[in-house]
Amino acid sequence: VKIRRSERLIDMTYYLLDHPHKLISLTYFAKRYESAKSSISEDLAIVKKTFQTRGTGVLNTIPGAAGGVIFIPVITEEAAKEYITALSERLSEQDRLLPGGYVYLSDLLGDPTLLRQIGRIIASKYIDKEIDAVMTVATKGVPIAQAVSYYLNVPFVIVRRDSKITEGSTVSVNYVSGSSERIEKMELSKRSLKRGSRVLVVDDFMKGGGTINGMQSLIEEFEAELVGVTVFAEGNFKGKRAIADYHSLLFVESVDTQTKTIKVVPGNYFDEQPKK
Ligand SMILES: O=P(O)(O)OC[C@H]1C[C@H](OP(=O)(O)OP(=O)(O)O)[C@H](O)[C@@H]1O
Repeated sequence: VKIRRSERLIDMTYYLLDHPHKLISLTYFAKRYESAKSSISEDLAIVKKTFQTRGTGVLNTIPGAAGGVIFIPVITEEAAKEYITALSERLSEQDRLLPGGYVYLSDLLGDPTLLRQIGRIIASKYIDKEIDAVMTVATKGVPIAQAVSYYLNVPFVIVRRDSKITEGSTVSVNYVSGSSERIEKMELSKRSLKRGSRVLVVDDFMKGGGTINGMQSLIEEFEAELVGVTVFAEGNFKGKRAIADYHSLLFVESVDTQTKTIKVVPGNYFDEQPKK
């Protein structure tokens, strides 16, 4: 029985959303819906246009016999700005301030809707950068790395601060953590990263930048390439950070230990050049 266009469009859209960054041939869809390629092309033109108008993402068409379509989930700049502004207001609540200028984020990092949005917003900045892997450090960076890796459709690797037999042989580096100038170690399983991999580093929070710096050193040890750094939130660190360019979605502009309140504003995500 011939499948009607309305049904094809619904199922096709679901399939595309569920397979981001995957090349899907017209033949595949023609077989799936027992329809002519010309009908499928018309269907895809409708989906492409609607995705564009609604800001769902980009549907790239690859011409030729080995061609097809690839769905790239991107969020528009204004939608991202709107979301991050709302989030900065939500974060400027009382009682998120922790000793040492850290901020309690775990409730946000456990919120699946927020993680999907954050993953999409961060991934949107790197869709043309050919990322091979997303890197973060255990523990709170992991949900962010997983969300970003989903939208970029690349693996994520977890750097650890402790040695575990289950990681096999590892590469480790020492780094200076936080303003207390403490020397810490972080390591990554040798199997995790191939030489020459292009790596995107993400984390939940950046204060002194020592942790990010440690991951930069690890990437060098693997002879891989650091493509970018994005943190969910950055603290207002007075000292000099030892790291290169980075993006932050949120910036903890000020903390008031008396009233235990914090002022959170959008980070430099929208600035053209990442903040030095
Ligand atoms: O910029 P820095 O001064 O290096 O601090 C940022 C670190 C500290 C904190 O991790 P922890 O809360 O210590 O560890 P976990 O993520 O395992 O909770 C945060 O997740 C970043 O990784």
